[in-house]
Parts: sequence; C-alpha cells; structure tokens
Amino acid sequence: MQVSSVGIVGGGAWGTALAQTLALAGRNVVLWAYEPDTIREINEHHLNRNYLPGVSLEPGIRATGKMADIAAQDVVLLVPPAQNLRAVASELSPHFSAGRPAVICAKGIERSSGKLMGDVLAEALPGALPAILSGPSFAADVARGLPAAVTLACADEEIGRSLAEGLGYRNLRIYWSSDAIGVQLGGAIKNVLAIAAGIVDGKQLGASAHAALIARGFAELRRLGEAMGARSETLMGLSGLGDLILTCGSPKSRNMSLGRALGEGQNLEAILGQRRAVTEGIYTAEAVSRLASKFDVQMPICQAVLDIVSGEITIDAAIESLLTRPMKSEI
Ligand SMILES: NC(=O)c1ccc[n+]([C@@H]2O[C@H](COP(=O)([O-])OP(=O)(O)OC[C@H]3O[C@@H](n4cnc5c(N)ncnc54)[C@H](O)[C@@H]3O)[C@@H](O)[C@H]2O)c1
Ligand SMILES: O=P(O)(O)OC[C@H](O)CO
Repeated sequence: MQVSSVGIVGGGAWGTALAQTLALAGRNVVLWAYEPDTIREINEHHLNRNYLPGVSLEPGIRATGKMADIAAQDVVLLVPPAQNLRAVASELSPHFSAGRPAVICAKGIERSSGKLMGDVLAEALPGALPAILSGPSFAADVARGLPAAVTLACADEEIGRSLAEGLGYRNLRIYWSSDAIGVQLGGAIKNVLAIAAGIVDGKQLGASAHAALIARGFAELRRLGEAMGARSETLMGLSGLGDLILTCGSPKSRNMSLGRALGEGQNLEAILGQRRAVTEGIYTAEAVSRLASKFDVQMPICQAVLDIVSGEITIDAAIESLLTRPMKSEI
C-alpha cells in the first residue's frame, strides 16, 4: 500500500507527535483539530503549545477543521480521546470511501457501552478497514525523535504489514500483529493500572509494592485477555506489558501522575480542573469493571481504581481491602 499522505484526526499531544514523525518521514500530513485556536496556531506558527509544548512542528503539516480534508488522504489515523472516537468517526463517515484503512490510535474502552475501540469504529465508520496502533510511546518523546517501538494490529496481516511499513520510521518502529483484541486491551487497561501505580507512589508504599502492583495488574490483564480471545504473546509484548511498564513507571504519564496526586491526598476534581490533557484510565475503569463482570474474571486492582475515582471508597480502604484478600494461587 502506497502511503504518501496521511490524515490525522486529533490535534492533541499524540496526534501532533504522529503528524511530526510522519512529516519528517516525508509524508504529506493533514491534521484535524477540535479547537479553532489549535488549527490556527499550527498553520500560522507551527506550534501546538496547549498539547505539545516546546516542539517546533514541520511547516508542511497542515491543520484543518474539515473532515473532508482528512478523508482525502491515503490513510487516516484516529487519535481522539477514546470517549470521543464515536463522535469523530461519525463526523468523518459521510466523507470516507469504503475499504480504506482507518488506524485507531486512542487507548481506551467506551464507557457508555463497554465496547472496544474497533467495535465502536465498526458502528460509526462501517466501511473502514480497521487497524489499531498502540504501544509504549510518550508523545513528547516521539515528537522529539527519540526511539520508540509500537504494535499495529490488523485482522488482515498483509494489510497490517503494509500499514506498518508505510507509517513506520527509523525511530518509530512499528511491529505488526493480527491480534486486534490483545492490542486494544493492553492499551486500555494499562491506563487504569497506571492510576493504581501512581497511588502506590503517592502513598509512598515502596518499590516492592510498586513491582507487585505491576505484576498483579498484568495478571488481571492476562485473565481478561484470555477470556476475550487475546493471544498471550500480544499481552506480553509492546502493547501489553511494554506499555504497562512505561505508564506505571513514569510520572510523565498522565494516568500515573493523576494516581500519584490522588495518593498524595489531592482531590480528583481539583486535579482534573488543572489539566487540559485526557486521563483515559478514569473513564476506562468503569468499562473494564463491566467487562470483568461480563466475562466473569477477577480484576480487584482495576475495580479498586474505579471505586476510588467514583468516590465509592477511600484510598486507605481500597488498600486495606486489597491487602486482606485471602491468600491464593498465583495464577
Ligand atoms: N499523549 C501520549 O503520549 C499518547 C501516546 C499514545 C497514545 N495516546 C492516546 O491518544 C489519545 C489522544 O490523547 P492525546 O494525548 O493526544 O490527547 P491530549 O490529552 O493531548 O488532548 C486532548 C485532545 O482531546 C481533544 N478533544 C477535546 N474534546 C473533544 C471532543 N469533544 N471531540 C474530539 N476531540 C476532543 C482535544 O482537542 C485534544 O486533541 C488517547 O486515547 C491517548 O491514550 C496518547
Ligand atoms: O500519559 P498517558 O498515561 O496517557 O500515557 C501515554 C501513552 O499511552 C504511553 O504509552
């Protein structure tokens, strides 16, 4: 597949970082942004200070508010917050020709329906050939050209391969996979677990507790993944364990830093009031809880995150409840 032009929906940190990478790789890039101010700033000053401060954007990146401009490109990347995917894909739909690829780059599960992003896309943009791009990648790192490696999943492996080759770049290595469920679950659930890891940090529970949280959190991802048909090598790979380690381990993560602030005693509304950026784990926690019930799997850490962010339980009570669970086999 020839990828000489790319349309990107979402002018936040990640959409802008991908635009920068693809422009540096020689692609024509058109970037749809939600706010008129963001469109103006990218076109007039080659900056996106609200979402990706400190990065001078390639002058060839053209920002737009028109979905028709996006649909005209060879490949479309969908990079909105997960809870907005349905709305932006529906807006794109009248302009989009059937059979063309649409690569979902959002990490989350729809809160209102419990659906994975690929299922939301199938309803909102039914003619698209869906793929998922996910893996350990901070926008600020990728936009500065630091090396990163991610996974692109597509049910048709040949198309996945050509998309990975068409979108990849020296410092953004893209591995392909046909396991769309595994790639989506890893990217969504790591955000919930990163809030928990941040709480452990903010509460100063120590490095041993932090490691235990990652390992037991991964056990929850693996359990749900197995129940939903994900492959274990996907869950162990870049989009699963790889992204879990990155996001739980760095306060550069919005999810981890939110958890840390909660653990330090700050109030959720006050933290969210100070940020423009999306913290996906808050919204995905509810959807994960629904999936855990539906597939009858135990996910006590994810459930504790939901109970904390929905105000059902205090952090101290959640920690007490996790630590007093009966001893059990490790599986
Ligand atoms: N930032 C990263 O490092 C990174 C890396 C990989 C994946 N992602 C994923 O990419 C997705 C987008 O995150 P981000 O970091 O680019 O966003 P961001 O937090 O930088 O910005 C929020 C975005 O939401 C948009 N927005 C707000 N209201 C909207 C609406 N009603 N409809 C459509 N868009 C709206 C804003 O215009 C902005 O583009 C998320 O799912 C995130 O998990 C982010
Ligand atoms: O800042 P976060 O927590 O949204 O994480 C960003 C990326 O998903 C890391 O891979």
